Amino acid sequence: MNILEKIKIAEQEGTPFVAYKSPNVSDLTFIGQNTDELYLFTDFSDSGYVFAPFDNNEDAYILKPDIVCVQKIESTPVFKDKVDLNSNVDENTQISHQQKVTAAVNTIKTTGLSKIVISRKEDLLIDDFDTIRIFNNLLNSYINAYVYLWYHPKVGMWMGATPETLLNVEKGFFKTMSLAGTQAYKGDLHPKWGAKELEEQQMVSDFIKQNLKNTVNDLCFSEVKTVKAGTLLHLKTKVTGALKKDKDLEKIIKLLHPTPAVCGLPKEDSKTYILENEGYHRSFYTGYLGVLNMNKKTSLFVNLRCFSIKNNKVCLYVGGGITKDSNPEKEWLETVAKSKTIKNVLI
Ligand SMILES: C=C(O[C@H]1C=CC=C(C(=O)O)[C@@H]1O)C(=O)O
Repeated sequence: MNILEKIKIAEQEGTPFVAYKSPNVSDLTFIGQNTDELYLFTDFSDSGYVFAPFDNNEDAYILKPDIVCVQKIESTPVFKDKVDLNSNVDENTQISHQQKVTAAVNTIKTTGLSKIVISRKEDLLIDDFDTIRIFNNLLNSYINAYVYLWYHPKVGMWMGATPETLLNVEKGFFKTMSLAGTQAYKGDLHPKWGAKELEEQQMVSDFIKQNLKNTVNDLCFSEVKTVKAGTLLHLKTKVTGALKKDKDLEKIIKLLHPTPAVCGLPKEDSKTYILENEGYHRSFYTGYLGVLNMNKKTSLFVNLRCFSIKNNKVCLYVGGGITKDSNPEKEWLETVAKSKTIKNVLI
């Protein structure tokens, strides 16, 4: 039985599972749990598939890997840019988002905060939502992303194609990244970046340096590069290093999450600002997910470009980093462009 058939059966029977594909590999992995028990994730020496929310005061879960199978898939890139950027733009949603951006810019200018990530959610009704078809679309559209489908009958179903690694650890060495700044891809992989985007991404790199320098060895930063994520471009710095001891995994995850790519700076103040002012519940968007201590590897990603599904209702989540130089209309358009990366696989 192939993995897509396993997904269909697990969904019908209501048993928890996740299927995922790491960036630029052809292995699709399925992890299934035998019972519908909902296990809380509290112990970082545990082994399984972690699904954690943005707010670490809320419950995070771990799937027990009772069934694990891996299958090679042929991903034929079939990316089609089907959604018109100007379609489905709701005026009230735009006004409300721009007001939140303006308020965040004012807060940044008058307090010690230097960056706040402001996001929003969008509900869509999809007739006869076909899990397999949409997951296949995601797999074929975003070859260099971490593509996943996660389901637990007591929590719900989530899917996404994220460009952002939170943490990879193997044999004592780790990799993370500083990813921020967005512009539309217009055929040029070496475009000019504005000062706002360069500063916004540098803030993420500085945060990683500040937080990890005393906890790890051999902390190294690559040069900043432009990377493509669907129809978007981001700025990325690769970060590598060595753990001082195995049990530092918990410490490092807690130091990194939520990074300023999805929260802000300083971390706790921006998080408080978001929880008080964003006006909706982020849930697992901007949380993290992935395998923990399986085959001596941990591979966690930040939950971006994602959506939850309940019956035929899809709820998608998008945001962007706000600094003192943010322009509210440009920030709105950035969220519209990000929502397009999701809508393109839904239709
Ligand atoms: C918060 C999101 O993106 C983050 C990752 C890359 C670029 C970002 C930006 O340009 O603002 C965000 O920091 C999102 O996609 O919802």
